[in-house]
Amino acid sequence: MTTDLAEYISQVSEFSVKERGYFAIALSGGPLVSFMRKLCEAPYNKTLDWSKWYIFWADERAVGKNHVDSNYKLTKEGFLSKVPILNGHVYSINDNATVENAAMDYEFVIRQLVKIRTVGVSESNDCPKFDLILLSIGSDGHVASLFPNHPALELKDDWVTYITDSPEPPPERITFTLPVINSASNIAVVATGEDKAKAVSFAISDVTETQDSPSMPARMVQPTDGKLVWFLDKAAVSFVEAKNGAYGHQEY
Ligand SMILES: O=C(O)[C@H](O)[C@@H](O)[C@H](O)[C@H](O)COP(=O)(O)O
Repeated sequence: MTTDLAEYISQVSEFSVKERGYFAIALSGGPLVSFMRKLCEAPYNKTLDWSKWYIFWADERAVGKNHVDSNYKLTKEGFLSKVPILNGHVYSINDNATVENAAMDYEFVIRQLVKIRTVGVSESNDCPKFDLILLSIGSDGHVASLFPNHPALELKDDWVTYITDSPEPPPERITFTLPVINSASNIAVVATGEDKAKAVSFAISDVTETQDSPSMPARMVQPTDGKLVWFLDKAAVSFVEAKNGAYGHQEY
């Protein structure tokens, strides 16, 4: 899967740089960064146009940048320190403000970058159109820091929001909203391991949600104009019925 993912990211990056002159990618936490490790190796480390990469986070935990829970720290150590991405192109979330202010600041920064088109813009709703948003899924079906049944799932106008009651620690987090996620040109959801199998199966199944089934964020990842790809390992796909076999890059 790491090779498939590296190949996919490299193709999206190449296409975006050719089309727009930039590659704006948003990352999230969890095991995701470790799956990107192939990008730090040959041939990708030499062939990718790193000077055109702009890094964002789809979510961040409200902890210092040196804290073990920090998505920035994870990305810095596992990826950014190993590739020649320009420091000025790394847009981390402020760890020195309240979550409310950090979310507001981040949205402001993204607005400026959309104005000058370093980040693209969606034609349908004026939302930022990231070239690629990489997500991983929690065993409860959360993506970024959007958790099942949380009011943050309802937000329509905000681009970046914050929560103070995450069911998983740490409680305070900053996150992209669904309109921003769904406006991306490309979204990849990565899931590995048996503990994700039920969530993956429900996320990609055709069942209609009922009042008994929680609103699952991973099911709400539905790009408006873009493309959605799932990267799953054998364990994560173990609950998926054969009829769902057409989804994304699945490895058996
Ligand atoms: O910062 C976060 O919490 C993430 O962005 C989140 O979406 C994470 O990627 C999933 O929770 C999967 O991570 P686990 O595999 O550790 O549950």
